[in-house]
Amino acid sequence: MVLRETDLIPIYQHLHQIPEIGLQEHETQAYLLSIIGKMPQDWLTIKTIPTLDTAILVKVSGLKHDYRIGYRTDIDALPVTENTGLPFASTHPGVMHACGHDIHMSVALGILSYFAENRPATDMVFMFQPAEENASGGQRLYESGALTGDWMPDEIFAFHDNPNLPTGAIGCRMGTLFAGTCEIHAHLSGKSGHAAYPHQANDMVVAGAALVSQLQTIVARNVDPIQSGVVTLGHFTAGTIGNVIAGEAQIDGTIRALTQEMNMHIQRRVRTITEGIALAYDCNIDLKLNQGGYYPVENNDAITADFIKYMQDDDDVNFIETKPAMTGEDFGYLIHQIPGTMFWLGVDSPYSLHSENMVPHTAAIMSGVDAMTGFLTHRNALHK
Ligand SMILES: CC(=O)N[C@@H](CCC[C@H](N)C(=O)O)C(=O)O
Repeated sequence: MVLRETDLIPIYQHLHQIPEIGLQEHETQAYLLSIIGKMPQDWLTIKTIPTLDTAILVKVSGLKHDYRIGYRTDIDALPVTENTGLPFASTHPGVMHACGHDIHMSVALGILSYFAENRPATDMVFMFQPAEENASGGQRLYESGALTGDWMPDEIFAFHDNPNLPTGAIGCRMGTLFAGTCEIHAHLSGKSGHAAYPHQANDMVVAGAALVSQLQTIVARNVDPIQSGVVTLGHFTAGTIGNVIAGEAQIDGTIRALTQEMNMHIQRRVRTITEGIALAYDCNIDLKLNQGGYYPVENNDAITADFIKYMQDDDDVNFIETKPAMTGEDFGYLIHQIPGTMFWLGVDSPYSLHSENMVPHTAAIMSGVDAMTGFLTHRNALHK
């Protein structure tokens, strides 16, 4: 049975209720397998990966086997406590599909169910990929070796939901769609002591505050204003109580840049400034910069031109040309290995991605399924 709105909305609601952090998506995987298992299996092959044990790959054997089209969805959620008040809110305390990967999975199931009933002209590989948010799932999937041989796509597609676009709209652009990211983790160690004797201690609140301030000069002073970059430090903890000088601090953040060169440039400045602060404040700073394959998502020219033309020509699609975004995606790793296109699907929410209030409009699910079923059929036909 091809999954349509009356099937996909309850599936979406169930997935929304069982969000799991990256690499722990066991309940999600079991549920996805139960849905995929009910599709006709005549030309489907399902594969799991021992070294990435929450992932699922599904190959759709087409009428011909000399070309393979890849379609990827991410399946993980975020450590966010849901505050939507939805009747189908998260049942997993402190975890929420606040980035809409439940929408991504529902659309992927809808598309897969279509091709399970309607044999495509060429082979297809559907990837249900863990750990987009925090643990380099795209890179792990590629490096697991599971995509080698007749599982390796020749081209690849994925989307991310977008609260700023009208429900069901498809957004895309030539070139870079998403920034490359790099996580910053800095642990500062000095000497704790009594608040009344600062000269006998080495205060990590002060050193940490200086580090935060100095890192914030990078974009203002070291990034070509014609280009762009972001340094956000979203986490800073230090100390325990007001009258004890803190001997430890932890600062975590993220770098964003639209080119890998700029990302590397900002990483170098973070390193140099951190070394300077350690020297100036006579402390130890253990700095870890972790890019983890979150490269800029650079859309392939030929495939993306075809994607945009198809969507513009389809009267049922509201196509919007979008600007590059500073959000990151581990699809950046996959698209560096396999040419393809990433795009946005509008879900029109007043709350941003990662907000505890984010509620995507579920009408977007069928818009995504229909647009991509049509487009993938078109791409298949180019290779028959
Ligand atoms: C779509 C989205 O929100 N993706 C995440 C990717 C995070 C990458 C990495 N963990 C980092 O924080 O740099 C995003 O925050 O953009």
